[in-house]
Amino acid sequence: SAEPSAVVSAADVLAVNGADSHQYIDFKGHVVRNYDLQLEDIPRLNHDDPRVESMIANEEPVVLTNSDIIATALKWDLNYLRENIGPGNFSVYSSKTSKFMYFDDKRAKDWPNFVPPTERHEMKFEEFFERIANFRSSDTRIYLQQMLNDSVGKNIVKDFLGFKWNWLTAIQRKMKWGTLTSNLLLIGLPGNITPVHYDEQQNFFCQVSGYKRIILFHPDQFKCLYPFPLYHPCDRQSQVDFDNPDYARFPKFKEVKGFQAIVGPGDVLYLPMYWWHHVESTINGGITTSVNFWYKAGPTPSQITHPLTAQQKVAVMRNIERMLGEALGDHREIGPLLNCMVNGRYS
Ligand SMILES: C[C@@H](CC(=O)O)C(=O)C(=O)O
Ligand SMILES: [Zn+2]
Repeated sequence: SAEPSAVVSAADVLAVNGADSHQYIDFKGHVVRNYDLQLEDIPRLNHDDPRVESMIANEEPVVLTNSDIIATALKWDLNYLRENIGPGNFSVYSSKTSKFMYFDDKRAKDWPNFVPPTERHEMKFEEFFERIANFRSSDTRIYLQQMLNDSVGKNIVKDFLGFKWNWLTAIQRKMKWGTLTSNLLLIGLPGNITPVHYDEQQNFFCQVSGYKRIILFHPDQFKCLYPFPLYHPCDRQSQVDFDNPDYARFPKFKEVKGFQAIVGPGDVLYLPMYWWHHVESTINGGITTSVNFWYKAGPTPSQITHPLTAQQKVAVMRNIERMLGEALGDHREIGPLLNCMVNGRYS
């Protein structure tokens, strides 16, 4: 993490975050939370740098600068969106804290003492606009997260069609990725956090306005990040609270090694499938708007070579948990059976 001397004044933070007990640092001019983590910088390359394609082919994260992949969206400020985004409903999450951890509400019913970390509200953009415009640090935080669909206005469609689809489609084909499944529009408050998790899709994460600090971990850090069980509503999310790590339960978190990047307007982060990421809107960067591009993985290669990659091992672990849940008929029996298999035999 950055030098303690870079700790910013509490006044800066209180102005945005209210009574907030976390320490913040100034990281390259961006005020972000101070975590006790070993983080290296993610490379930043011009989008037409010849090294970019080989990094994507090797599933290495890289920030593409001056990419103009989503140049037509750089005018998407709240007023423009309010005028053009259309009459549809938007999913807006609310949280009592700064954290917006994703959870699968279809699974919540199978976990009796599960407490949903956020609430989802459907609202018109106008209402979201008013809430953001009048937000006070004592209010419940909100985060718009909506898949772009055909209910958007014609100017947004025009902007969307203006994305650099020839570049995107060429990469999708070269990397043998699957279909583009969705584009998520994200509009958040300074200080909003999406806690660390991994996704099973390739992702071009495009920053439109404001700044986000993204902390990433290689899939081989799985043993340090202790994801919830597969059948838990927070499958793929880490159980470790970065602001208050429980080292007794999660001792290997002390060894975790990661990377970080700041993305600002026009930056595109290639976020490889299975890479863990923690995303936070900087305290001093204003409202953040992002658009992501999620692509399904390509077909499993016909020839599997050994040793397996970390990504393949995560996929194997997921298949074992999924299969055991089906075979046992009750996800609560998975832990005891795996412990019986491993304790004193493989550990
Ligand atoms: C939603 C996003 C995080 C954020 O921007 O808050 C993310 O996790 C992703 O694009 O995979
Ligand atoms: Zn994600």
